[in-house]
Amino acid sequence: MAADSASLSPESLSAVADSELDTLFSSFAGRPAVLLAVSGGPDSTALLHLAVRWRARYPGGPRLFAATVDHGLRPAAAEEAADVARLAAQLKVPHRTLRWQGEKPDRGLQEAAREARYKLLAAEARRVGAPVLALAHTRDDQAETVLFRMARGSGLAGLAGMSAETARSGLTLLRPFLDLPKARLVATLDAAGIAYASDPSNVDARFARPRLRVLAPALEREGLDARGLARLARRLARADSALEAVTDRVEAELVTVEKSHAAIAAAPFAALPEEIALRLLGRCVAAQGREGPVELAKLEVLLAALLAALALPAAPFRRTLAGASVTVRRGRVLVSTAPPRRPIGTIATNSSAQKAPVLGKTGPRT
Ligand SMILES: Nc1ncnc2c1ncn2[C@@H]1O[C@H](COP(=O)(O)OP(=O)(O)OP(=O)(O)O)[C@@H](O)[C@H]1O
Repeated sequence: MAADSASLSPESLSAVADSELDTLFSSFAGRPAVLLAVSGGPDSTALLHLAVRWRARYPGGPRLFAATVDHGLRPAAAEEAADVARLAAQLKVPHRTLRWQGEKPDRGLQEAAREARYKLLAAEARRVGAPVLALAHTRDDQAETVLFRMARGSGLAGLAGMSAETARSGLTLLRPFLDLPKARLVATLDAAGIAYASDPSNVDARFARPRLRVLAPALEREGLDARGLARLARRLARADSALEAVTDRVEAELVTVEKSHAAIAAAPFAALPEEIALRLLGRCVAAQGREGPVELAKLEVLLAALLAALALPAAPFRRTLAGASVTVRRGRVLVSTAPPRRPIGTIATNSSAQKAPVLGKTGPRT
């Protein structure tokens, strides 16, 4: 959230002290190399500055690299990337500017830019031999993510927000500032006399996140502040991981994966707490359907229909969802790959279903 909407408590205004660095960067320790994603905005400029300050205390610490993505969407972006390059050179951190060359869609531009940015950064991490990519999301970003997902009707996994550490296609994403207010990063840069850019898309009312950001001061006055929302995310993340662990066990007990399908023992499945049954069914549908994340609301409808059918003796049942077919046969729920829905020659689009709320291990949290 923008600095002007952040809380004005003394905690949120103080610069980050050296004594805080070990805790902040504990996830960097023991890594051979870290690529810092630096846009040139305040948060990631502070990531560069503070990571270097932390690293200076540990001669054998990870090698630091930095990269900036120029999406080619704003004329000022090239100059901002050059500013980051200059700062990185001063700090003796090898830096590269990566350019998004691909097609720029009219719709879903932010999403496409984010996807392209991640791919470019992941490739750069591989190039420099860094198994870790560090992002500068703050507590304010976490709060905004929770609000954004609430508005989209996300389930528990989505409301748990971003993780401080995520594994993604062979790369570890670290977010060392997830508990830190943005205003403290701004105060840190001001205290160190380091300039930073401000991104106009952060206030562009065409995008949902900036619109939510405008609401932040009013929500804060009602007690719905970044600290509280981030705390909620942490608590929900804890509950979500407990539920995932229980689902792991139940899956091991009730699911058999056979050549053409996954089979779930129907009677114990029907007796499960609904949330666990939902997660288990979601995992089977995602694994057999292979269409990516399963939309939570559709999964809920499927589960309700399935439980209703299981309550009746020998009721026929066949439904499809996300490329998986679900049937009931001889006391087992069978989940298999559904025959293709579209006639040959039809091009599958990246449908909105993929952007709707999804559940736990069935795909990325939204
Ligand atoms: N142009 C860029 N070049 C390098 N890193 C970037 C760039 N833009 C964003 N980042 C990195 O990603 C972090 C999050 O940025 P921001 O909040 O603007 O993106 P977002 O699209 O909202 O993020 P997310 O992809 O997690 O939703 C930044 O703190 C920074 O570390």
